[in-house]
Amino acid sequence: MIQFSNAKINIGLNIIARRPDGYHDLETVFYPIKINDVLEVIEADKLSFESSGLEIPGRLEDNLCIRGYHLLKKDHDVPPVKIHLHKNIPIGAGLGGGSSNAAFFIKLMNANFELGLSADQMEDYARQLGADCAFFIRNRPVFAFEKGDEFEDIKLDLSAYKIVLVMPDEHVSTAEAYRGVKPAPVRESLYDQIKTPLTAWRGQIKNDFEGHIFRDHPVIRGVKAELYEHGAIYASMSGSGASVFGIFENTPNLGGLEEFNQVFYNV
Ligand SMILES: C[C@](O)(CO)[C@H](O)COP(=O)(O)OP(=O)(O)OC[C@H]1O[C@@H](n2ccc(N)nc2=O)[C@H](O)[C@@H]1O
Ligand SMILES: Nc1ncnc2c1ncn2[C@@H]1O[C@H](COP(=O)(O)OP(=O)(O)OP(=O)(O)O)[C@@H](O)[C@H]1O
Repeated sequence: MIQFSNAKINIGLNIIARRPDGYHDLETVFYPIKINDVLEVIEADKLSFESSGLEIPGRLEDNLCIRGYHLLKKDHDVPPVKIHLHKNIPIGAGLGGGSSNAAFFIKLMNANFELGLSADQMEDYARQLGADCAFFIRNRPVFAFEKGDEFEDIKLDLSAYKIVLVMPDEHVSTAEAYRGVKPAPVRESLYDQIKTPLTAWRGQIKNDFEGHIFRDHPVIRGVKAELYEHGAIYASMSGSGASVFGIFENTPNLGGLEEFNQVFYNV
């Protein structure tokens, strides 16, 4: 069985408090976008994983699909599978590519082998693999809170706009991003801010990682500034970076930027 495994952007990201378990309480809005990996899972004699497209760093046993397999295997009688992943989603981009793969892997296994898992049960499995993973079980616009793995569905439809995503040639690790931020309570919740007209977002919806990441990576700051110069109604770094998205009325021509970056139009 084959499945597209799409990316997300974070619209707003408030880091509220450090938790006793070392993680952070936060609030963010997750919005699915149309940059896709392709995931194939086939029953086989032994467990194997191969990938094509972008190179995936790290050890095989740490790959989130393999970790997802072992997690399900603990509770369910699943056969060995051959996993093929075609990787298009930029890595270390704040687009949740690996997290998406994990969630879609769980969904594929559930369908393939009739595990009978409910959406809530799949979310519980996904949550164990990473904070971002659970979102991709729902894969529809949500307000997320606590570790970013508890959700409330929201009505948010950006399909009338053009979302453009730029991936600069920079790398930011998620753990590094969290270490550099000072948590603080919010004055107004993102849950209310996201309901305001898009034209009001620029003045109020923030990504708390931008402060220190823009200081350490001025190229990323420059990309955001360029998106506004090209007419974005709203622009922001996604998650812990390094990608930056802009929401436009009409598809912009980002001529100069394409020389230095990967640009994805109308995602
Ligand atoms: C930045 C975001 O992408 C925003 O959606 C996520 O918060 C990160 O989610 P993720 O990559 O799935 O994160 P995990 O793999 O669970 O954790 C990676 C590291 O990020 C930090 N982390 C993550 C989530 C969270 N709520 N608090 C944290 O402090 C922890 O240091 C953790 O060791
Ligand atoms: N299936 C996978 N695809 C991509 N990366 C994976 C996968 N499994 C494990 N990883 C590891 O996860 C790390 C980051 O992956 P990912 O692309 O999800 O990060 P990200 O874009 O920063 O996303 P996030 O928004 O979750 O922080 C990689 O360095 C890689 O070692």
